[in-house]
Amino acid sequence: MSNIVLIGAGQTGRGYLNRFFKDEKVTFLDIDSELIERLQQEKKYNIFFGKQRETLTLDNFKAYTVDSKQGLDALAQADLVMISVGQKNLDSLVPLIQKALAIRQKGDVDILTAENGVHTKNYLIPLCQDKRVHLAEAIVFCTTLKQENSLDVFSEDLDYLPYDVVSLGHQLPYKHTVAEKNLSSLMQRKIYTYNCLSAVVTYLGYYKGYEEYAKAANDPEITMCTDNILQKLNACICKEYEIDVDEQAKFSQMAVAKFQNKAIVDTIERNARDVDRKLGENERILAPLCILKKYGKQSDELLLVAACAVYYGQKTSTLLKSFEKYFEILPKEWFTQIVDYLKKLDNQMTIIEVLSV
Ligand SMILES: NC(=O)c1ccc[n+]([C@@H]2O[C@H](COP(=O)([O-])OP(=O)(O)OC[C@H]3O[C@@H](n4cnc5c(N)ncnc54)[C@H](O)[C@@H]3O)[C@@H](O)[C@H]2O)c1
Ligand SMILES: O=P(O)(O)OC[C@@H](O)[C@@H](O)[C@H](O)[C@H](O)CO
Repeated sequence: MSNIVLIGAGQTGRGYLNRFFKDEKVTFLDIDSELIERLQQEKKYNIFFGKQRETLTLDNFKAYTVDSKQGLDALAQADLVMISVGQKNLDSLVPLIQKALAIRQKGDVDILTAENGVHTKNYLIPLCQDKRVHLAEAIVFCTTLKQENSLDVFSEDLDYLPYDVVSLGHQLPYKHTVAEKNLSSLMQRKIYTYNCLSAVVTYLGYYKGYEEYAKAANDPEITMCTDNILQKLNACICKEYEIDVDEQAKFSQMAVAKFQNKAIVDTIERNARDVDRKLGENERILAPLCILKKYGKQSDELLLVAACAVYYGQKTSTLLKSFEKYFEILPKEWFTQIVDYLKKLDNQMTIIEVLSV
């Protein structure tokens, strides 16, 4: 049995990662003391409980707050640490893990991030000063959703955990973990396809007043936008990542089907969180725009998504800088178009009207 430490006992940590380690000794560490107390008291929780898959009860864990003595000891004893706390929280974990390494009396330890983001392991690079550390990234395709006032987590029926075997330096022994030789390319393709589509549904959906994600994903104006974006973007992604056309079409279709699936009761709010991060240069809106530009294409619909993301950020006061700063890497005329769209959004024009004028 391995000692597994999962940092982040949220939707992904609890509802996704733990399924791969159900026969191992798992310790959850989280900053949320109420969540930890509840995990300690209830000692188990369920995942799935949809029609698609039988409920899985997980009771294989201990749980401690991330700054506790027990947490530090668990980290010092870990064979594998998986981290899913949100990209923006990664660097805050460096001192804690370094402290655990300082008291560690064992050999090598694998540390994997399981976050949405390109090059997320870079936030943890200082850990590699300790030669026992093998640092790599894993990709989370599975949607997991917390349930009101419960430890249970709804999950898609998907057991697939690709990880960067090259950075890690060896294969993981756990079932359904998949050694990926070109993880960076797969991660980019995932963020620029799955999460790009998610941004289309989310920010256009927010503008149209939706709260339920699947309803927005089935809205005719929004599906028209996703279709038009994919038509151009898929071709450019195939060139950029040297991917077969059919493979990319299948990949994007899986994302569309998942997002339109009404059995997955996701929210616009969950998908819209951290708009400042999502407007980043390596993220789901700007990076696809830059890939389109590189291959001589342009997408009015994706520029509108950028405008809607700003609209969301302004309405929720969650932009962390003035909006023009986000778009400095785009051609001037594209930025002008975004500004023009924003004015039209402020005038409450429909998506069709905004795009047709
Ligand atoms: N939920 C999904 O469907 C899904 C799918 C794919 C990828 N992801 C990615 O997984 C990551 C986690 O997302 P999530 O949905 O599980 O979020 P979440 O908010 O449900 O869980 C994150 C957990 O991390 C904890 N945390 C935050 N900072 C911490 C710290 N410094 N130390 C310890 N714990 C800390 C929070 O208290 C929370 O319990 C994100 O990068 C997200 O993009 C999520
Ligand atoms: O988790 P975020 O905030 O990076 O993005 C929200 C959604 O796009 C994301 O969670 C997807 O649902 C997930 O990546 C599955 O494809």
